Amino acid sequence: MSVALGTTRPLPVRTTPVGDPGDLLASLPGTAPYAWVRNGEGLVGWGEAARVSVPPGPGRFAWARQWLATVFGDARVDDAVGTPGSGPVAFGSFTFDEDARGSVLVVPRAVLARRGGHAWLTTVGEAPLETLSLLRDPVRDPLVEPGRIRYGDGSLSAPEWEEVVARAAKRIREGELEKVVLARDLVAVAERPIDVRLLLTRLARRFPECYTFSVAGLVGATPELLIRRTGQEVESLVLAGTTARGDGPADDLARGAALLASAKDRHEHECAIASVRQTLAPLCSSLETPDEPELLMLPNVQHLASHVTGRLADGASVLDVVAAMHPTAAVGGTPTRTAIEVIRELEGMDRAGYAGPVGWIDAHGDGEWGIALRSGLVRGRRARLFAGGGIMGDSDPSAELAEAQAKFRVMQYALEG
Ligand SMILES: C=C(O[C@H]1C=CC=C(C(=O)O)[C@@H]1O)C(=O)O
Repeated sequence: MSVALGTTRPLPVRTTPVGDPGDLLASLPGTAPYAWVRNGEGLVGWGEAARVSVPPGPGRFAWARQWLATVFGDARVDDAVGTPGSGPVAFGSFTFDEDARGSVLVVPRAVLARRGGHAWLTTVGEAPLETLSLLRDPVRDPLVEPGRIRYGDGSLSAPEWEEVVARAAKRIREGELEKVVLARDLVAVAERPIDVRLLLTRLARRFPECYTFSVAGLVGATPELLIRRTGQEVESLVLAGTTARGDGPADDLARGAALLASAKDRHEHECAIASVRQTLAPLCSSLETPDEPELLMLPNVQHLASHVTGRLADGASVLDVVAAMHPTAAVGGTPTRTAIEVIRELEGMDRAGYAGPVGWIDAHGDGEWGIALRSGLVRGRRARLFAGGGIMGDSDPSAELAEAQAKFRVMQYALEG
C-alpha cells in the first residue's frame, strides 16, 4: 500500500474552475494515465497521491470503502466547484472474480475534468500548481505508435473455446443453470511499448458513445454503465444480446429487428435485467426498468439495451451500489453463484479486471462505474485482450465465436488504428 495522503498531516486538495481544456485525453502527460471519458466529457488524471491494492475476498468492497474513508477524511479540501467529480477523486478497477488479486484504487495527483460546459482542475498535495507538469507538450512528449502487432491465442484457441461453449450450452439444457457468460483472451505483442494515451485517443474518437477508460493498465471503451450515482439518483445501462453491424442501413435495420425478435437474445437480456433489478431494488425507494429493451448501435455491434433509473433510499455510496450489483448476469450468469463456478471451471483463465467494475468515486460517494468490457490489460509491449458473450442452452458455438471476434475488434482498432 502506498498512501501519501494524511499519513502524517492532512494534505491539501484544491479544485479550481478552468477554461475549456479542449480534448481531455490530449492533455494527458505521462504514459500511465487515468481516464473516464464519454462524448468529450469526464475525468482524466495523472500522478499518484495515494494508491492501494485491494485484498481479494468477499469483503473487498467494504475494505475499499474503509480505505477511501480514511484517505478522503484526512484531506484538507478547498473545492471551489462543488459538483460530482470535484474535490478528491479515486479511480478504481476491481477484478471480475472476488478471489483474484489485481483490484486497485488510485487517487491521482491531478485530475482535469469537464461536464455540462464546466471544467475544473483538482490537485492533491503540497506542490504548487506550476510545479506539476500539468499538460502534455505534444512536441516533447509525442504519442508513440506501437508498430506492428502480432496476435496469439490466450488461454484457449478458437476451436477449444467453441468446445467450451458447447459444453456450457449442454449444461444449461440439462438444467444446471440458466445462463453463463464465457470469455476468451488474445495476447497482442507490439514492436514498441504501448502508449496507453494513443489507445485512449483512438477509442474515444471511434466509440464516442462508450466510456473510454484507463486504470492501472486496464484500458478499453465499454458501452455498459454499471452504475452512476449523482446524489440520491442512480442510473444503469444494462446490455445483453448482440448482433453484428449490417452491410449498410437496410441490413442494419433488418439485423436490429431480428435481434429484438430473437427469443434467445431476449431471454439473455431478461436475465441481465432481472439481476440488476434484484440487487438495486433493496437499495432504492423507487426503481424504473423499461418493459422492452431498445437497440444500441455501436460501430462494431448492436446490443439490446435497457436504461434503468432509481432513487436511493439511504446514503449508499456508488461503491456500495457497485458491491451489491457485481457481477450482473451481463457478465456472470444466472444463477450468479453457479455461473461463477462454471466460469472458473470452463474458461481456464484469470479475467483480471475484464468484466469487473471500473470507474471513479468522489469524497461524497458520487461516481460512475462501468463494466470493463471491450478492454485489454496493457503491460509494456504486451496487451491481453478480452471478449465474450452470454451463452444460453441454444447457443451456437461458431456464432458465439464470431460475436467475440467482433467485440475484440474494439481493442484491435485501438492498437492498430
Ligand atoms: C461479455 C461481453 O458483453 C456483454 C455485454 C453486452 C452484450 C453481451 C452479449 O450479448 O453476450 C454480453 O452480455 C463482452 O463484451 O465481452
